[in-house]
Amino acid sequence: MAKDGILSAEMVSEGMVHQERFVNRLQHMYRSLSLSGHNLSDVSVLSNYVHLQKLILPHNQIKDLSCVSHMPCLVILDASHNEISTFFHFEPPKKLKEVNFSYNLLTEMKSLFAYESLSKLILDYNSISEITGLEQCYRLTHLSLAHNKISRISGLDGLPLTYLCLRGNQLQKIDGLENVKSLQVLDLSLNRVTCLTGLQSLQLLCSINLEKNQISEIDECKHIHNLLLLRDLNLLENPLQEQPNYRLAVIFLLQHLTMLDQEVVTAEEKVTSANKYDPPMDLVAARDHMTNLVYQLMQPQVLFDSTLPSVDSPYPLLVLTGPQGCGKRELVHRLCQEFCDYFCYGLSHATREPYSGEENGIDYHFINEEDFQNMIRMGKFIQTMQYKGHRFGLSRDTIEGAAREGLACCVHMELEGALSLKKSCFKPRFILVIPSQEENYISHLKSRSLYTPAQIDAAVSRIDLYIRTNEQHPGFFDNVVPCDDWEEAYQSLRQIVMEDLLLEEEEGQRRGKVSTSTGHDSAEKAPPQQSEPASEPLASLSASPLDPSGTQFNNIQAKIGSHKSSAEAASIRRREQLLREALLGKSPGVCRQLFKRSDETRRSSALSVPSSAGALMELLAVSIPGQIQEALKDDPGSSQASLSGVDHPMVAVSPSSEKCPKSNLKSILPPIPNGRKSPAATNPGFSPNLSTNPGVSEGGK
Ligand SMILES: Nc1ncnc2c1ncn2[C@@H]1O[C@H](COP(=O)(O)OP(=O)(O)OP(=O)(O)O)[C@@H](O)[C@H]1O
Repeated sequence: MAKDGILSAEMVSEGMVHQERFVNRLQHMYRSLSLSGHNLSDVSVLSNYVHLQKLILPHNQIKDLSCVSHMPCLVILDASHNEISTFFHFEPPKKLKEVNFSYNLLTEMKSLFAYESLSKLILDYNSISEITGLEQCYRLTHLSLAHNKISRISGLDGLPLTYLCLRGNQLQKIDGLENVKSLQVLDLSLNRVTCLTGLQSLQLLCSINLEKNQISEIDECKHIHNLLLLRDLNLLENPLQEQPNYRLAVIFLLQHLTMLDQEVVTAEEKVTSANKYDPPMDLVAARDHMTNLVYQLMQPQVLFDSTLPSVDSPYPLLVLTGPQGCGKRELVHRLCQEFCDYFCYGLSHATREPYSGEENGIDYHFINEEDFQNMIRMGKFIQTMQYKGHRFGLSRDTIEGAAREGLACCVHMELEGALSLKKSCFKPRFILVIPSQEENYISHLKSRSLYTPAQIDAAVSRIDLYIRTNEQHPGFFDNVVPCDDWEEAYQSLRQIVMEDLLLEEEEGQRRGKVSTSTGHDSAEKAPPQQSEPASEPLASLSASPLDPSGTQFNNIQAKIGSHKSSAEAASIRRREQLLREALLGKSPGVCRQLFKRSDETRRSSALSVPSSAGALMELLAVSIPGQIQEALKDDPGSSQASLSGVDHPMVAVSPSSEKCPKSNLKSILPPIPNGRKSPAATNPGFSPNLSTNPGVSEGGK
């Protein structure tokens, strides 16, 4: 210990360390003096040690370091934990690289322009209130000013700093760092920072410590979202930690993090956060399907018309899908109007406000969020989707309504909705309606004056999603219809539907009959070309309004005769039995009977119970001629034959799979029930001028 705090030559020689190094055969003398905790206050004797390169003097009481002026070779100076109050009060050693003046009495920084080699400066635990004097320190990469009185970051522009510590100061915002582009590690812990603006341009940042600040919004992380090298973030003891799902939300926003709040970010957390905040479409659809299915199952079982007795022939649904505002809604409306004997518009429920001109019950069932949620919980929906903050859903009742009318349901929806529907027991036909000219589509969306620029961007960006889906999942869409010209789009759609319904073929057959009678041999004509060779002609399986006589049904029955599956046979037997009972006045027992299906049927089609009942109820609702009743009474076993032999609308009404023989051929659409039961009412709310184009090319609703 020094007497009176004065450093003596003897002590110097005791603390001196000589190191010899050989570099490139040249001998280097490296001189280091370490006198830590010696109670020194006067170190002026060091003026004689001009060759010192490293001077370590912490934990003393030194006030004056002017002796350093005589050490031109000094590289490292540690004078921490002393009583120095004057900043760099010595002649600058040319090679001085590292200086530690932490735990001193410094109150202000002065210009260090002459310290051109300075690369590391530690000034922690002083009373400095402003960062100044570093402008010329072109080699300064490490700066620490922890626990000072700095309330604003300044004076760092253009410095090559890679490490900056301003822990324990009085910072409220992060500015003045925009031009410290090489920064990699930033410690701003123990300040009063509330927002993260000011960091977004620091592309090399890989670690930020913001522990114990005042950041309260998770969204603040968006300001550092684009820092691709950021791996380590500490937000411990900030108010935002109280927010629900804080950790997952931050991990989602900053997907490159490997450490958050001093804990490793696991792969599971990354996947969970992505699934939570940006779930893949398929997951959205699966969740949606699962939710609706579970809620449906929780309800008392209801008898449905739309689900057919055999899984082979699901209820026919036609789904037009494509990006918002591409004209698909108008296409569906027009299609349902023109083919009103086949299709019924499937009205979705929506929680958004109606646009001007839209009507409840015509464009959507407009309901509020609470009612929508209640409907979900009551198992009303077969499919729901959230789109831009609003909810849309297709209810079972909508489909049932169409099925009861004997019509196929035609709906429009976004891709996620289509995915969800694909998972249901329905096997809809999907037609992609897609703009191929982006500019056209954008100007159409603009012309509707309904969407913000951001919404337009979002809608346009989804074109790619549809195109990708079509490319990556061949067969996902049964048809693709470009909609740049709405009229053309409609004609294409119409053609597809006509082909599906084989209306053209029937027209052709009629023409054929005419030509036969005029001497031409129609039998020599080539059979109609199907787009899908494996397709079973739809119209051959369903009676058409063009063939109201029911003769077609007889043909169908003939086809069925040779190809009945066990489920179909059971279904027919059950129907016969129930019909007989109904005719004998035992109809109240019908519903109960339906649940007493043979094991055989239950095994082969779990979905068939409700639908067969619904179809039967339809059958029973239709008046039955006395001769059939008689036939049934007389010979129950022959009832099927009797039914099939009678030319009556009752038969044609049955939307059952019996019309579809078990076949390995794929129908384009499942059989459409036999046409509208009640006279087609013109939709009062939608009477488009068929020659006008409400779609993309004309841009107006
Ligand atoms: N049940 C549903 N499931 C999924 N998507 C749906 C459903 N019903 C409607 N949509 C789709 O949600 C999107 C938003 O519907 P909205 O009615 O707000 O659109 P829009 O601006 O009127 O455009 P569009 O003319 O395409 O309907 C549309 O693409 C629409 O087809």
